[in-house]
Amino acid sequence: MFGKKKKDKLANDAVIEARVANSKIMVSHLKKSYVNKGKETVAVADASIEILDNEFVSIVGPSGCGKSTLLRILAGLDEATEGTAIVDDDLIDGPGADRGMVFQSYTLFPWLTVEENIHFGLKIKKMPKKQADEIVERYLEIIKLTPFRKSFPKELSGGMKQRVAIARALANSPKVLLMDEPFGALDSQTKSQMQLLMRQIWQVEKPTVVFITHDIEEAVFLSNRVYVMSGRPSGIKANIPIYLPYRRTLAIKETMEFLEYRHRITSLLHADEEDDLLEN
Ligand SMILES: Nc1ncnc2c1ncn2[C@@H]1O[C@H](COP(=O)(O)OP(=O)(O)OP(=O)(O)O)[C@@H](O)[C@H]1O
Repeated sequence: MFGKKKKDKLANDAVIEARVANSKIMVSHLKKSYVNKGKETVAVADASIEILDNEFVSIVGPSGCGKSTLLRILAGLDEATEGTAIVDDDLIDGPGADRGMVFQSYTLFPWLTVEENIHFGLKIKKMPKKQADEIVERYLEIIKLTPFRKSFPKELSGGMKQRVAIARALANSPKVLLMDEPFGALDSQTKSQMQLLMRQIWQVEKPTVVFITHDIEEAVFLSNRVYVMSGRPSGIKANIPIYLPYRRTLAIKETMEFLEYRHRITSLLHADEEDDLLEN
């Protein structure tokens, strides 16, 4: 393990490197291990990623390779064992309003209506009411839930709840949006609609997004770039830019280019699963 002085120097170097590279997010040689009853579990062995402003980047990988762990560290909900994670030139040292989160499980406040949920963060920030109302109005339109503004979460479908969760996160103008399998619990048709909506939101609002998913098709459809993580020892196995048209409709999923990307990423993941089987 590093001493404090060495750790501070590494952190300082990493901030300078992120600044020079002009990256929004820079994760360098991140390791995370958990120790329970003396037994160490390495959740992430060595991962480095770099994400530019306005990029939509997905992270895919075999189950248990540490995708959620990496995202939790970016959210400041967990601490790296080694290495550094930087957002906008700042070392991450806890949760912050600069990072919006959307999880797979629905995390709306059940006692607040749709519009109150979206309004919540703006109220905390003490934004003037008129300005906050305009933002809420705009996001209600973007997520197409204006008619449901007075509804409570329990009156909404899963897809609607996730639309509110996305609006609530984006209304705060976070520097980055961190999404952990946000559409994982939805049926396939709702999921496709959510993917289309998410891509449209990105085309207009251009948030910097880190998106965790098991679904390779979803990753290719949404992203500018896909990181593929490896199984044990877990780290980044491939960094694949997606050169598909900027404006995407669901029909793109049937094109040859799309299928080639899907096949390439699937092959990378399957190679990992085969290695695992041979080892066990
Ligand atoms: N709090 C914890 N204590 C001990 N081990 C943990 C903890 N959190 C995660 N792990 C372990 O770290 C590894 C990575 O977990 P993580 O949830 O990040 O993987 P993942 O790639 O997101 O998995 P999945 O795709 O199945 O959701 C797993 O082996 C998991 O059991």
